[in-house]
Amino acid sequence: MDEALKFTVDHYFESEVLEKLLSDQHHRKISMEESLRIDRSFRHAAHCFICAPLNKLVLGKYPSHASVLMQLRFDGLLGFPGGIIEREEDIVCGLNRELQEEINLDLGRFMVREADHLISHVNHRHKFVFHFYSLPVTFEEFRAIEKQNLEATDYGNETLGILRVPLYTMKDGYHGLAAFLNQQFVGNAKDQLLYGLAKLKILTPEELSEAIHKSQALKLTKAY
Ligand SMILES: O=c1[nH]cnc2c1ncn2[C@H]1C[C@H](O)[C@@H](COP(=O)(O)OP(=O)(O)O)O1
Repeated sequence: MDEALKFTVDHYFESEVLEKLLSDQHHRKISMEESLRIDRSFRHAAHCFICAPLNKLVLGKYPSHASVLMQLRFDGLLGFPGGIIEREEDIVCGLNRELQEEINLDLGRFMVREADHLISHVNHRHKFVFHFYSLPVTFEEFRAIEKQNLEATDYGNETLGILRVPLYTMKDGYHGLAAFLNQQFVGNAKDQLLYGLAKLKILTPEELSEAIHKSQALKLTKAY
C-alpha cells in the first residue's frame, strides 16, 4: 500500500472522531510484534476478511463494488470466520485450521499468509488478543468458497451460515450498509469490518463515515 493512503486510513482510524463512533472501546490496537511478547495468560484469536471485487447493481440499481463474507454465529451475533489459536500454535496456521473447520475453506487452494495481516487488538479486560487478516480472492473463487461452506464441520453448530455484507446504499440513504452496521456484532467485529473496508480500499473513509453517521442518525426512524 502506498504511504499516502496508509496515512489516510490509519489516521482515520486513530482520529478522535472515529474513536467515539467505534462500537467497542475495550480493544486497543497492538502491533503483531508486541502481541507475540504479551503475557502468556492472554489467549489469541484470529479472524479473516474474505473479499472479492464485484461490479454489480444490486436489485438492478444499487452499485456494489465488492463481496465481503461474514457469518452468523451460534450466539446470534455476526462475526468473521476464524477462532481461538491453540497455545503452541502459530497464528496463521491456527487461523487456516479454523477456516477449514468453520467454512470448509479448501486449504489446497486458499491459504492465509503472514503478509495478509491487517491489524491486531488487545482486550485487557478479557485477556485476549484479536488478530485480523485478509484473504482477497476473485469473484469466481468467492463463489466457490460460499458453495463449500455447507459441508463445513462446524456448520449448524458453531456457525449458522455465511452472508455477504451489503456494501450498497439504497435510495433512503440508510438501507444497505448503514442498516447492516446496526446489527449485533461479536467483540470488535464491526470495527474490523470498517477497517478492512478502508484498508483494502473497498470504501473511502468518507463513504465509511457517511455510513456510520447514517447508521446512528437513522437507526430509530427507519425500522420496518
Ligand atoms: O469476527 C470476530 N471478530 C472479533 N472477535 C471475534 C470474532 N468472532 C469471534 N470473536 C471473539 C469471541 C471470542 O472472544 C473469541 C473467539 O471466539 P470464536 O471465534 O467463537 O472461537 P472458536 O471458534 O470457539 O475457537 O473471538
